[in-house]
Amino acid sequence: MLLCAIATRARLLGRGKLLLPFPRCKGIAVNMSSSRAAGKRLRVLVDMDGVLADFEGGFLKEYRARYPDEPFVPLGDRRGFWVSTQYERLRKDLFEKAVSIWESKGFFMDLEPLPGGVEAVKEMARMVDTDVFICTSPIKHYKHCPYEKYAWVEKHLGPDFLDQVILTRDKTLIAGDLLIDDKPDIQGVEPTPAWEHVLFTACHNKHLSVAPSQRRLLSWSDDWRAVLDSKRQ
Ligand SMILES: Cc1cn([C@H]2C[C@H](O)[C@@H](COP(=O)(O)O)O2)c(=O)[nH]c1=O
Ligand SMILES: [Mg+2]
Repeated sequence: MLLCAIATRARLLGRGKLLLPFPRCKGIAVNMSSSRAAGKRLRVLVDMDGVLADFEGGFLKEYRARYPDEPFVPLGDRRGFWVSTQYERLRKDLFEKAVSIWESKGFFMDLEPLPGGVEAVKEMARMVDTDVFICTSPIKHYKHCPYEKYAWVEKHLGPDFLDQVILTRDKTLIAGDLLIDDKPDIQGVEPTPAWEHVLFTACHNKHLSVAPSQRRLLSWSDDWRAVLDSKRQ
């Protein structure tokens, strides 16, 4: 109620900021960027590994360079989200070898952008009434990964985009209208996340049949604009 009263009396400033008109609150900006507060803004959460950054391709290239004599899984034979699990099935000790690749310095930083992803996210960010966030899970071996994820965003999307980065190991806690993500089952402590999960097609999930209610984005050449428009009020 109080917030409503404040919101009605406040003057809207630019992108979701309210400047309180009360003399004692002069100059205090309140962040009202949530779609609920702003009424009609669309909030899109975009995953990084497997959606913007080529985790699978980067992994295979590094793995083959480091372990040229070991068996490997061609991208066409990838099944299941976890690379480490599939390598472990190939031979038990390959689990650790796989993990050693993404725990290495430079792995996340050097991932190539997936075709069209960076351009799509930049375009989304320019759309009216649209907020876009990069929502990505860091590995628990935190020495390089969190830093490099920020550095990747700065390099490919620009320094202003650093404000849009959300690092979380539980995406169910993040509120948004859409989550574009290549992981088929996104679970966490929140049983009913706010977002609709749009499954981004990747080598490991392309064979899966999804529930009729679940939507797929086949690539960034697919009609992502229509998916966003379908969520606008
Ligand atoms: C395939 C695979 C991935 N990981 C890690 C690497 C990333 O930090 C996350 C995935 O993040 P996303 O936000 O869901 O894209 O998981 C891993 O630890 N083991 C694996 O096999
Ligand atoms: Mg992913």
